[in-house]
Amino acid sequence: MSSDALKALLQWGASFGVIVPEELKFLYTDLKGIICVCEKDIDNPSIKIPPEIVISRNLPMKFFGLSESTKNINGWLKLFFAKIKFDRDNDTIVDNVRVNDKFKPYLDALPSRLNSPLVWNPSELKRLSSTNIGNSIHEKFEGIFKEWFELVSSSDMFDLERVADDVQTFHNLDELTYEALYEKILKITELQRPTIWYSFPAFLWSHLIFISRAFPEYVLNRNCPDNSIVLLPIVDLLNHDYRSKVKWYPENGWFCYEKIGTASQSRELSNNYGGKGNEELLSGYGFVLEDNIFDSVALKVKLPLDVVSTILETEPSLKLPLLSDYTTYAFENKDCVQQEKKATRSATDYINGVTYFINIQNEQCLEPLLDLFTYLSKAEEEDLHDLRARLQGIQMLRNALQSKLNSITGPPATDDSYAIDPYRVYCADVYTKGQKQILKEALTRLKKLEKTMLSENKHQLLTMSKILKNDPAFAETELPSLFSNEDGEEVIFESTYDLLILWILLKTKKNSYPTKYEWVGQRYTNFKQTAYISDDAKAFHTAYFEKQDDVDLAEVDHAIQFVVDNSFTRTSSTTEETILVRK
Ligand SMILES: C[S@@+](CC[C@H](N)C(=O)[O-])C[C@H]1O[C@@H](n2cnc3c(N)ncnc32)[C@H](O)[C@@H]1O
Repeated sequence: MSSDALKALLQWGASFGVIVPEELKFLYTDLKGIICVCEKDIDNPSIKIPPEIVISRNLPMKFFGLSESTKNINGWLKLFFAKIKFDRDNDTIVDNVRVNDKFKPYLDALPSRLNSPLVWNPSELKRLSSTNIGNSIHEKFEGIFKEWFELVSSSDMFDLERVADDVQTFHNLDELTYEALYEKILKITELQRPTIWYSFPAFLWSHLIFISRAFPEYVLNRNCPDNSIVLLPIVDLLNHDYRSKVKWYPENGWFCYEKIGTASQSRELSNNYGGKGNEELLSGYGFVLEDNIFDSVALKVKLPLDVVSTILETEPSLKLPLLSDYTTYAFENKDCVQQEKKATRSATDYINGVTYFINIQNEQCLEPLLDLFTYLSKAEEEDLHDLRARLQGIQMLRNALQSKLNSITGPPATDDSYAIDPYRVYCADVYTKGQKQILKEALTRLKKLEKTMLSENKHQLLTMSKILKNDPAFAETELPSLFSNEDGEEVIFESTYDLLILWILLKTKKNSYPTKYEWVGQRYTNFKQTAYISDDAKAFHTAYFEKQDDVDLAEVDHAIQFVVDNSFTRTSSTTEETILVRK
């Protein structure tokens, strides 16, 4: 994109009557592409676009002869847009107008380089390999490819022989290396050199243009199909700033953008693409914001579908969000629409997992996650408010967040197979750093919450160190008696879990619970166990009671089940501590 193309675009806009206040100047910059700057202070500046230059579904509907009921009109619009960009041999005529000529100044002024990771080269993409974006790129790519294939195979207007290579790539996608895919497809998209307008590289380019600059049609037309999108030349030159207060409204068929308040001299006039984190900004728009208060980490929790069904039926207070509950793109894919329209949700809506977003600015964002992990940790007779289940839930969530944090590794050792664009490295670094920061902050909050709960409920908690302090007989005589044959060899317990089980077994056998811990004995006597003897019980019995005949396997199993149901295990980087909880 050059300054000349920008000048031509603005003249073209003016010829259609586009209204831009004279205080606004559009400039070409290396870092942000085109930007709009105010030359003087201006109150409530607005930009207005006439209907003649809106690129909407009307064009592909007329050109391809589609009806209102045609599926995926947004897909046809992307295909149409690829045609007016890449079909150099034939005009695209709608209502006797050569649409390719009409929109040429707009097409020429579109960015010459798109920075969505969907077209990063293999060395660049490695910078994202351990992140959500890196992990989901294949799936996203497959989705776009499938959309293209369904469109081009739905009509005999497309000669599939001419795009046979792309069709073959689509069918063999899982077998291809990323390097091969880059060479076959992405490079062509990146360099904007497709030779056939309905090839996949052409469609992918069009898709990237739409996800980085489309607007929802409903602003102009309340009766449009759900998620219908349009391109709005010139308004789409405004960059994103989440602080910018703006409104979009229709006026006699025109699209109007207005900044609310004063736009100051020498400052950039921005649009507001919505509260998006860096993951969404980078995936869709190819940029990141360093100080993004909307930055978030998406945590996908995969649950067996029968568990989801039970939650939907019996735990209405648990929030199971779908991606469509969060997405703020101008358009979403059709699966999201279907999910959104359903009055009630079913387990199959969660086939890809339940996605939660963690955002540091939102104090409450961990609560729905914590409720879910408490639910997953609770025993059948417990409810979501039980202290033990809650503490175990915190632990489980901490472990999940910690392992997500650990999985985000640093940048790979230098890889010079492909030239690396420093701007893309910068984007990858800001995004990755933000993900780690959010996870660390969430872990700190959970630790703090756990500490508060432990201190507020300490009278209900029984740790091994309390037992050793208040029940000296256990450590001095009862426990050593178990190992009397072992010639004074020191026995080391790696966790307090085994010790607690042994304590309960010995105290019950010898009927020697200290008065203050008699509640454990009572609960233990009333505790019902299942008939099945676990492998854990067998291993435990072999380890401690092989040479003793006064504690049998069923007793060991009973004690293990009791401890599992009545304790939670605190894990730190160096230790694991099992703590009994009085219910
Ligand atoms: C709707 S267009 C805005 C106009 C664009 N600058 C151009 O040259 O055409 C969206 C694209 O602008 C860029 N962009 C928007 N906001 C930005 C920001 N705050 N920082 C950096 N780049 C931004 C990104 O490349 C994004 O994909």
